[in-house]
Amino acid sequence: MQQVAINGYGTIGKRVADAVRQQPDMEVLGVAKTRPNFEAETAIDKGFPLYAAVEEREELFAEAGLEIAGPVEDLVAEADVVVDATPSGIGAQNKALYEEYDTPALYQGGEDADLVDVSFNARSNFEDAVDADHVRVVSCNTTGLSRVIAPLREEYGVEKVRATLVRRGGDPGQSDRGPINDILPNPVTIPSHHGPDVETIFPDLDIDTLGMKVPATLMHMHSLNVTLEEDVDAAEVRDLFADESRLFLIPERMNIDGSGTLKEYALDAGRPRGDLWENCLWAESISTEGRDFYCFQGIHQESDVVPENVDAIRAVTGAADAEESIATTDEALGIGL
Ligand SMILES: NC(=O)C1=CN([C@@H]2O[C@H](COP(=O)(O)OP(=O)(O)OC[C@H]3O[C@@H](n4cnc5c(N)ncnc54)[C@H](OP(=O)(O)O)[C@@H]3O)[C@@H](O)[C@H]2O)C=CC1
Ligand SMILES: O=C(OP(=O)(O)O)[C@H](O)COP(=O)(O)O
Repeated sequence: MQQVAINGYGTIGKRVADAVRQQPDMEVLGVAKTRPNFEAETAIDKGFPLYAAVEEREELFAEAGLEIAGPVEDLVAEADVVVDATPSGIGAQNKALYEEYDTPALYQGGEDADLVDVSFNARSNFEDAVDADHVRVVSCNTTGLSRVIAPLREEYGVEKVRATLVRRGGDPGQSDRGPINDILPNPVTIPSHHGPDVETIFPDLDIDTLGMKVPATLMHMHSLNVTLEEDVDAAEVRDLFADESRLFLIPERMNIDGSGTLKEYALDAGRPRGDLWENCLWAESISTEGRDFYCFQGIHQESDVVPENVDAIRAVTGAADAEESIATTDEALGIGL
């Protein structure tokens, strides 16, 4: 059993903790937070040992009636691997801690690529992360793009990717984010940071990305155009994607017209927190024109990186190869709508 520490128990960290607990070959050793709040209370309720991320604030937990198992240093020292899911930039500050205890660490997409040995997407470059000490699970958007590009590259070859990303303004709990009533070119410079980020997974890829932010919280939406190296029929691409467990092709018959109905479907299907771990591609949007492929896909920013973190744990610990790990993760979580 791999003993996994989760440092940073917010949107991503709490989901990774639940997903790790569901795996047959790993356990949550504990989770670390800086302060007591509703997430600290639910961590305790779920039976996750709670560690203090900042020593001087440890007494705040006691004042709130929450038992602390120890300082984060103890957690990192005992873990086989640590998943850092702290806010952007904090992971970089924590790197020295993980090095001090010689504990392999996973970081999230908010960290810079040059912090780590390898940027990771399970479907695309699992092997690069085997036995690495510092691995970054790329952002929700980069994960979503990589999952589509990998099979297209393997099957047809990719000449050029052009993607427009309509990004949600903030997560549902982020009341301080926006815009409230606007459509922002964001980042206004082109390409957006997503293209270079996808190139950390596929170094030789030609990709341009444009980003926007809109007053929505549920999901991102991608409009994709990929120029392939050969003429392709749309039905063939649909068949290719149907074999990819982390691509959900939304059937026309379901009458799912956007992020709202997708989330409603996830909740009806009994998904925890209404999470959609898969890219959600509208099957009718999958079109081709000669060598050009087009589609729309919804990306659930809070959850698509969760199975990727689980696979990255197996990669850095050398516990399984890509195919075995992805299959185990998918089965344990119930991935494949
Ligand atoms: N949300 C998203 O859509 C996605 C986020 N990411 C990336 O994942 C990472 C985490 O993002 P997200 O989960 O959204 O962030 P959140 O703010 O939701 O969660 C991070 C948590 O870390 C805790 N924290 C803050 N400082 C420390 C510290 N020094 N040590 C330990 N814990 C700390 C905070 O809780 P507290 O202070 O209460 O302990 C906070 O709840 C970022 O790199 C982000 O870019 C990637 C894909 C999608
Ligand atoms: O990594 C993400 O988005 P991004 O790839 O658009 O930067 C996550 O959805 C977090 O995005 P944020 O940087 O808008 O918080």
